[in-house]
Amino acid sequence: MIRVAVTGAAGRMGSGIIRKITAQDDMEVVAAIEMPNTPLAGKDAGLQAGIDELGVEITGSEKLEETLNAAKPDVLVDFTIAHAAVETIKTATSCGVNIVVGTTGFTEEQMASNVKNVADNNVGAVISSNMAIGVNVFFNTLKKLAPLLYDYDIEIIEAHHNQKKDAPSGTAVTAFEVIAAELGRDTEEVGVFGRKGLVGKRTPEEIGVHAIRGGDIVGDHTVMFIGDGERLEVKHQAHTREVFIAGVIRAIRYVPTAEKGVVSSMNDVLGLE
Ligand SMILES: NC(=O)C1=CN([C@@H]2O[C@H](COP(=O)(O)OP(=O)(O)OC[C@H]3O[C@@H](n4cnc5c(N)ncnc54)[C@H](OP(=O)(O)O)[C@@H]3O)[C@@H](O)[C@H]2O)C=CC1
Ligand SMILES: O=C(O)C1=N[C@H](C(=O)O)C[C@H](O)C1
Repeated sequence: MIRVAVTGAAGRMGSGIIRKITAQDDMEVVAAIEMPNTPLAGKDAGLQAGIDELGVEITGSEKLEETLNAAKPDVLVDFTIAHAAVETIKTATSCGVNIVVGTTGFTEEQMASNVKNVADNNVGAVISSNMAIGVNVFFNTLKKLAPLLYDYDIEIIEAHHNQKKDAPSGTAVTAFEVIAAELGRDTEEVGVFGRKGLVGKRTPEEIGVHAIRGGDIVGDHTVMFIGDGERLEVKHQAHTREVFIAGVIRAIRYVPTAEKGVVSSMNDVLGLE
């Protein structure tokens, strides 16, 4: 059995992940962690997720190290918020626990700290802005299209539900980074995150990134390659969070056997490319 700890256990993703793990034969939830000093402390993680009692009490993340040492998970899964995830990754890796992280919104410095903690503690890790199979095929498609349409204007548009805290989405940022890397463009120079006012003519090199928020949109991402007289749009739409959760389950199975000390991608997990 793969023993799994889940941080953000009461969140949209965390609770769905707990439900899905519980339905698998080869893994079990052994710890469920929420906000520091959470009022949910002591509540059963299964009941909180809307399923049968699991016999696993929710704990606050102020007790993360103690919880991990007692529960001895093989893998910690984190879907929370960037600043909290950085601390969680530091603690989990120092306890020798492999990690699967879907949290988005990391700064470059925060991601560098995550990578260093994985390397210093020699654990397995999967960190990905989007765990859906379709989105990882979408990233690979962008890699192939960008060099073919290098002189088209490129704009990225994402749309998400009105509860999302970070913008642009992690997936839009990954799409931007993938395209910029393929075209040899410096991300610091070519990213235009929204436009307002007298911004001047569009430069050929810039890549626009735009965020829409509303209602219950699960997650839409469109990349537009716009030429004179035509445009090509590549679009992924998630209809349900189950597509992300299915990827998380595959990452949980993969990470105990992943190369230690490096961050693996969903391409590694899914055997894509
Ligand atoms: N990679 C992927 O495929 C996907 C990534 N995501 C990303 O996952 C993250 C979470 O999304 P979502 O589930 O919708 O968000 P939610 O807000 O529903 O869930 C986050 C949960 O984490 C809790 N939390 C906050 N801080 C801590 C902490 N220090 N320790 C433990 N728990 C904490 C929150 O508590 P409280 O509500 O009290 O603040 C909340 O219950 C986002 O960054 C999102 O972009 C989402 C979907 C797919
Ligand atoms: O917050 C979300 O909901 C999602 N976040 C991820 C992101 O920021 O890219 C992935 C997915 O689009 C849903």
